Amino acid sequence: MDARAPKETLIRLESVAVKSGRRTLVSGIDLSIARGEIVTLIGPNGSGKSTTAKVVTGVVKPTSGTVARAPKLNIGYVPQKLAIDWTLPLTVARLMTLTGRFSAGEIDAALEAVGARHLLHAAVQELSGGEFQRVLFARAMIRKPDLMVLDEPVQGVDFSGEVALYELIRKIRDTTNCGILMISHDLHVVMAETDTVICLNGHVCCRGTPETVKSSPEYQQLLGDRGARALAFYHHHHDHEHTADGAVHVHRHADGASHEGHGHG
Ligand SMILES: Nc1ncnc2c1ncn2[C@@H]1O[C@H](COP(=O)(O)OP(=O)(O)OP(=O)(O)O)[C@@H](O)[C@H]1O
Repeated sequence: MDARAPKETLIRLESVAVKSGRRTLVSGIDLSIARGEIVTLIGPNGSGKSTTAKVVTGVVKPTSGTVARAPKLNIGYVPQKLAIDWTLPLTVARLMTLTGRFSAGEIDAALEAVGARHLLHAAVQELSGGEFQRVLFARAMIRKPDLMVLDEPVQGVDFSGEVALYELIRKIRDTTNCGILMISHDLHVVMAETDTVICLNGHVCCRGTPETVKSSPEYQQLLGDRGARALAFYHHHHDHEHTADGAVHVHRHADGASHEGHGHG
């Protein structure tokens, strides 16, 4: 395939607004996702990320504006919460077939693609947060979607697990050439794996490559503090020194506290 050829647009939202009663949940949403593109929605709580994702999946109908989908667009959705009865025993194999009939080979291949084949007979209740998310990805991938919509795909996962999951999302894109729309709070990790960031605040606040969004005044005003804190993680400001003899000298602050400055939390 010619890499310079324009990529097929999978979905395009134009001037989309969603209202509930007299309340406007989102308005003026323009966005498109092309095959092979990773688009990430960021924004504060209640800024309309899930509502926008639901318009893309078709669960929520816009009050105004248009949604154009490629013909026969097949969307795989990984929800923020899964309605599972956690008191009943459920294996991964069973979870994979709850909403569709798939062969053992198809299930194996989908789990293999997310590095979770060894979990086939594991109890869903006993999976770690990262393992559970991988299984949910496999469950969406088994239908060979053109577009995957991932609502907060790294929730309940620790930092190194987050990095691994975002790498996996990119790998899924690279191997299947699907489009991906995801919602994230973790700008610092998601940055490297995303093509386009759309920052929402009831409307599109700013958009672009991760680098342009990060430096835009709108983003800095909306999420700047949080973004800056997240970046501090990378700069890894230790408040201590390692001396040549291996000792650690902790710098005391004026308030008397010592801070590790790893940026957790
Ligand atoms: N079905 C609904 N009816 C009325 N209001 C709703 C409905 N769904 C969401 N809202 C409201 O719409 C706004 C946007 O919600 P949405 O869930 O899209 O935000 P979000 O950015 O995904 O938030 P979060 O980061 O907290 O998940 C919120 O104020 C929410 O309370």
